[in-house]
Amino acid sequence: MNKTVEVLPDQPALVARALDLILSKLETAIQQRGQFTIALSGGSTPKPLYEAIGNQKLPWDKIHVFWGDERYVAPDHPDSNELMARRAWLDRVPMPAANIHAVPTLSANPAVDAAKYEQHLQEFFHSAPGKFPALDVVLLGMGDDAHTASLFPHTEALKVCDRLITVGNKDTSQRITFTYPFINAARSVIFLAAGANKRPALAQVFAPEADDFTYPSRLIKPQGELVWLLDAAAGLELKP
Ligand SMILES: O=C(O)[C@H](O)[C@@H](O)[C@H](O)[C@H](O)COP(=O)(O)O
Repeated sequence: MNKTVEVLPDQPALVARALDLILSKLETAIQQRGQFTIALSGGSTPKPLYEAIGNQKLPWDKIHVFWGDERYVAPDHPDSNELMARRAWLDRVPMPAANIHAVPTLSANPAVDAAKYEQHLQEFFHSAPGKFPALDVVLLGMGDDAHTASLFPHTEALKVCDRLITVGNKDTSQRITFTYPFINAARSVIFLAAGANKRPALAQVFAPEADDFTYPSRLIKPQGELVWLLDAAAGLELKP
């Protein structure tokens, strides 16, 4: 694992750096493999990044978007990560509908929809069951409880290591989430974390010793590249 930590002066600088990184990886992926695959995160931090990507002129037909996690709500629900990304970016550019690989959330059974998403991913990547295909970029946020995607502290989702997709739980609300081994198969994982409220969790995630199930972002150790992009408020005390 190749880990880098960058502390940017503020959130706009963090977004600008994330955009640069993603555009560079997008160009390389398309040159080398003819397409770019990215999994998006939800939350508030990435929204301006999605807006910035939507302002670019890119080969949209060569870009495939997935979600690293999704709330178990309809795609038109205000909590939907898909809705946020569509409004900020995807509905503003001529990306083929087939390139937007939304998480199914309408079968009234999260386990059924998690299995559907897993099958869709395996078919898209032509990967055999049990194999973890590599996305070019998995974009992650981190909650102030050190969760990432919908991998929350001390939940069953943290124990799922033999599947790509599983059901996550935030208190009583259900989610669909990449498993941490699937995240770790990515070529690049980029964390965006901003705000002083993230400092205590970051201190634990970066500590030499701490419990992974208490601080799930510690489980993210990709075979490829791990980049942490922090604003100064979040990264003040971190010694990369
Ligand atoms: O569905 C979600 O809510 C996200 O995927 C979640 O993991 C998010 O990334 C963190 O909670 C950080 O959220 P903020 O960016 O709002 O701090």
